[in-house]
Amino acid sequence: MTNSITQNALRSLLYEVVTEPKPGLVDPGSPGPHPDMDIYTFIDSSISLESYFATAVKIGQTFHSTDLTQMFQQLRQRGITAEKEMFTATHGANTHKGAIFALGIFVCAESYSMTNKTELFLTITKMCKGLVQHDLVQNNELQTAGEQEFVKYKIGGARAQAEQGYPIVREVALPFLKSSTGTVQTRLLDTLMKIATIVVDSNLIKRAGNYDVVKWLHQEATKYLDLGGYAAAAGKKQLQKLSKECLVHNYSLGGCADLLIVTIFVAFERGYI
Ligand SMILES: CC(C)(COP(=O)(O)OP(=O)(O)OC[C@H]1O[C@@H](n2cnc3c(N)ncnc32)[C@H](O[C@H]2O[C@H](COP(=O)(O)OP(=O)(O)OP(=O)(O)O)[C@@H](O)[C@H]2O)[C@@H]1O)[C@@H](O)C(=O)NCCC(=O)NCCS
Ligand SMILES: Nc1ncnc2[nH]cnc12
Repeated sequence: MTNSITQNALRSLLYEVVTEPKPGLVDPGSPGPHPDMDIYTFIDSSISLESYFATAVKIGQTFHSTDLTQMFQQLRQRGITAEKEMFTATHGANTHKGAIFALGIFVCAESYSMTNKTELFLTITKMCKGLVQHDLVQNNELQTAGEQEFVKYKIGGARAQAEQGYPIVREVALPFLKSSTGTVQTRLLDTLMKIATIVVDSNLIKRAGNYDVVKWLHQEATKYLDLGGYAAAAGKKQLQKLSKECLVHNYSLGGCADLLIVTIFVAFERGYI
């Protein structure tokens, strides 16, 4: 029987990818700026990660040392294998590399917190303490987008969010989703765009080849919410315009998608949706 935390992790991946219409992202209606993927790639990718999330739950349940960075190291070893399992399932498409990292941390931390009666986000900060220093400051091989952007723009990307305990989720996205109303589709689209008003998405910066795109996204996403979000005709129109612009410029909001995924996960765990 699959553990309920594992089930909620898989549900959050599927709820995110089926939500449409999402700018710069894959959904049932369009692969967006991702010619190497479609909705079926994401379903295959999600299913391939079930075993990884089950292991993340087990690591959280059975970890007894005081230094939680060691729990993250255990998770990371299994996460590296999960990346390979994902790439096998997707025939080489990078669907969930960032989600393997972020959602894996949330699943492991949730399992540990439930076992030890600790606070979820505080647990995450203890797991990820020193991550930017370890991965980026002390690292000389600038291979990935995140590593290159750290040097070029002094941003920590996904690692910085994790080390800070995901303030975008804790302080903004989760309270927003909790208080949102309407259909699940509307609530999730508006939460995605709420995230897009503040995130520094390293995936978007990689696609754009500059940092200025971040301000553009923040402004466009703010405009969408000011126009009433997906429940309003004007909001829908703004979203269509944003989708078209992402397609024309090959902009991906992969980081926003991953933050939505972990927000949905915590919302499932707390009964907000
Ligand atoms: C820490 C890692 C995520 C390392 O990844 P990297 O060094 O690349 O660091 P970042 O660029 O900072 O982040 C990588 C992915 O994380 C998502 N992301 C981006 N910004 C944020 C943010 N501010 N907060 C949270 N998450 C963020 C995003 O992932 C999504 O986009 C990817 C799809 O991108 P796409 O451009 O379509 O596909 P590509 O193939 O990459 O390029 P194209 O050729 O198509 O243009 C997809 O991954 C989404 O999830 C960023 O891309 C972590 O992976 C890590 O530590 N890796 C080392 C090995 C390891 O330890 N793995 C196990 C970790 S448990
Ligand atoms: N729907 C999506 N499209 C593209 N990249 C993603 N990463 C996570 N979810 C995604």
